[in-house]
Amino acid sequence: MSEQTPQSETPKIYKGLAGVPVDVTAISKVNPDSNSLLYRGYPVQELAASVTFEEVAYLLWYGELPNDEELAAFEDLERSHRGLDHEIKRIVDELPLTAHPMDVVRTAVSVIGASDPKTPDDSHAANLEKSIRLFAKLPSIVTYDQRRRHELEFVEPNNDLGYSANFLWQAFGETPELEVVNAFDTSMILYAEHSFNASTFTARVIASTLSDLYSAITGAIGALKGPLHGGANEAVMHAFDEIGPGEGGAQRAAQWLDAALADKRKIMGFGHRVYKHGDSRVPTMRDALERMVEHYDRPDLLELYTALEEGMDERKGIKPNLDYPAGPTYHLMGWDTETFTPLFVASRVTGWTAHVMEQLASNALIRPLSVYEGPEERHVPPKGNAAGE
Ligand SMILES: CC(=O)SCCNC(=O)CCNC(=O)[C@H](O)C(C)(C)COP(=O)(O)OP(=O)(O)OC[C@H]1O[C@@H](n2cnc3c(N)ncnc32)[C@H](O)[C@@H]1OP(=O)(O)O
Ligand SMILES: O=C([O-])CC(=O)C(=O)O
Repeated sequence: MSEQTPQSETPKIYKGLAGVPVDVTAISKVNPDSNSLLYRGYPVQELAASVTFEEVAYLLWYGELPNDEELAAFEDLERSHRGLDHEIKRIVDELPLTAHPMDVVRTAVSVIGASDPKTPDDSHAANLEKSIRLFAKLPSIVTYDQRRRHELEFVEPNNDLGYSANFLWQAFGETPELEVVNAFDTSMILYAEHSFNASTFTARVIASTLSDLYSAITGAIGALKGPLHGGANEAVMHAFDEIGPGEGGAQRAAQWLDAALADKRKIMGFGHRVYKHGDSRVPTMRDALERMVEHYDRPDLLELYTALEEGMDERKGIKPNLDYPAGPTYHLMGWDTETFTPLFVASRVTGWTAHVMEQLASNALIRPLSVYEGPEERHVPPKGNAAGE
């Protein structure tokens, strides 16, 4: 029956590991009852209101917020690693434009891992160095790919700008407006970490075999790509495109939703494995979306957004998750829809790497059991004669 339990017992299967605690963590706490999310003890809303994404990255890795001196040194380090080697650009250029940007990002991270002489060094210090390198390089990778799809030259990083302002600068080649930088930075902070979600768990499984950090992150990117996880921010925008922009969005959204639910479609950007009464991050991200709607003068988008949110609540009682407000916010800023999930990667690499290091600090190989339900033991029938003539 099972691999290691006696025949008489029928172990309960927790499909999808739903509701099963598998380890402890000190990195973040998701509390669906109080609808709160803490990074190293700090409410994420407070962090979004008062610190930068660089400070959040530091917090996730070192356990404390940096003082001024620590922050200045950390920012210098991040800026010193922003450039992209010729080799990475060359390999990305070899990839067809039909490749999804998530496949490009996954490949680029793998190339960085294959070229780093420190890849086999699993000491905490070496893993921290690798984490900072990936954090600093991902904006270059993501923007290099988005721009090559538009036949535009790479924009070199601007080391006078902070992480989020530089990210937007490298994407669009213009100094971004402060309001846009702030909304983008908020999204990076909110996406950074969320306990044992599917991609983080993937990273921890890989780390638990004593593989290397780059392999863990490459695997995590693969897990994030799926539309039930990070790929939902892209999928939200596809739904908005199906409904269509412009006036009368509320009515079109209601009709679209009825048809989609009648077809038993999952509505992307709604529902969550842990939060059942709403995602703690949505109000903060919705505020950022509203600021962008005003900034870009797109009230029609907010009308559609609100109609779909209310429609899902009325029809199914299901609330939006972070991907729902993040998708249209990135759209307003000018990001290509297929780049939305790579933006999630650029942020979540901080949480993933923090988890890889936490896993290694107290490692146990992750290897659950399964219950066998295939054919009973049987035997290969004898062939005509032993020599096989
Ligand atoms: C950053 C993130 O990764 S957040 C998650 C992003 N993913 C999405 O937005 C994809 C859409 N959402 C979903 O598919 C789900 O809500 C998940 C995968 C996120 C969570 O799923 P689970 O905890 O496994 O719940 P499950 O999928 O079993 O849903 C429970 C019920 O609610 C329904 N439901 C849940 N989410 C949705 C949805 N978005 N649209 C329609 N119905 C839904 C299911 O159909 C199911 O109904 P049933 O009991 O009648 O079969
Ligand atoms: O926690 C989850 O299952 C998914 C999620 O919201 C995240 O990874 O941010």
